[in-house]
Amino acid sequence: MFKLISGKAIAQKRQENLRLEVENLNANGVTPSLRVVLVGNSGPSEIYVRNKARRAKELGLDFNLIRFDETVSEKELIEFIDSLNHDKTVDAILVQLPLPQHINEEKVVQTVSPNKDVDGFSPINFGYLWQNNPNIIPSTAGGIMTLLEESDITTTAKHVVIVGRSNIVGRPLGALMLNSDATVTMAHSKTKDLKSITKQADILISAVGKAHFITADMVKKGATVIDVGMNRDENDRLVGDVDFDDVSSVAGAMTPVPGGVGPMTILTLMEQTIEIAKKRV
Ligand SMILES: Nc1nc2c(c(=O)[nH]1)N[C@@H](CN(C=O)c1ccc(C(=O)N[C@@H](CCC(=O)O)C(=O)O)cc1)CN2
Repeated sequence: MFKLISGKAIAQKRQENLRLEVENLNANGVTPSLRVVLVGNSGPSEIYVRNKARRAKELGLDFNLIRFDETVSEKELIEFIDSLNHDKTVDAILVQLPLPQHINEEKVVQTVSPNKDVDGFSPINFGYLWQNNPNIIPSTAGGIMTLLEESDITTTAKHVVIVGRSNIVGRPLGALMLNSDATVTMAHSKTKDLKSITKQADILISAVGKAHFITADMVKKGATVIDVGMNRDENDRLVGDVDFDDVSSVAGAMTPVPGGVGPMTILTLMEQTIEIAKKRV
């Protein structure tokens, strides 16, 4: 039987528990605080940041969006992030990606203090994750693990195929899956005969950024398919990487876009902000 995995519903359910955790922290004089740094005004980033702000406000977090013009220098941005690192009222810092071309993303990400790096992108937190000793983990990857857990889809001994090797999704998800006893294959743009690999997946995850990229002939019957893509199709509709109508005829379970991985990314970000703030109690 086919199962639609609703990230929206799972995030909603878990949010209630988070609200109680925030109340508990408030009773101890702590309000978790999150600072999001946004450079420029790209349409998608504006939407993602707005969604983050809405969730944070619903939970009663101390949320602040700090905007910089597209032309900000790398030096100015780094100095500002460093000031947040030293600000005792700030628990968590997130720099919305991507950044404009003239700014070295790696340098900026490395500036965020590992203790406040709510995205889990700093080399220290990445290292902990790959040593199977995770501290703060990247939100999309963490959100996917929660989605599977909440849907009673186990990973032990499963063949997980991840298409896409970005630092934001593919690589950290590879580590999390390995840490949870899956057999992991990482596929990417240079992979040969992708279809023969994706067809072996018990759990197939696509984080490629191309509409209609995964079709039914690439999926094993009954497989779980997780769609991380956020693309616009020819009619300017928001779609994932997976051709939903086609693939739902063979998959056992699937996430939709919108309403799948996206809301879980935001929920995980809130969960981790709260976890960091707990260290102040
Ligand atoms: N610093 C970071 N930058 C980026 C990350 C990240 O984890 N940290 N990930 C992506 C974008 N992303 C998070 O910021 C993100 C993507 C999608 C959604 C979301 O809510 N999607 C909705 C649909 C939204 C829409 O209408 O377009 C859904 O899927 O239902 C939230 C966050 C890149 N940058």
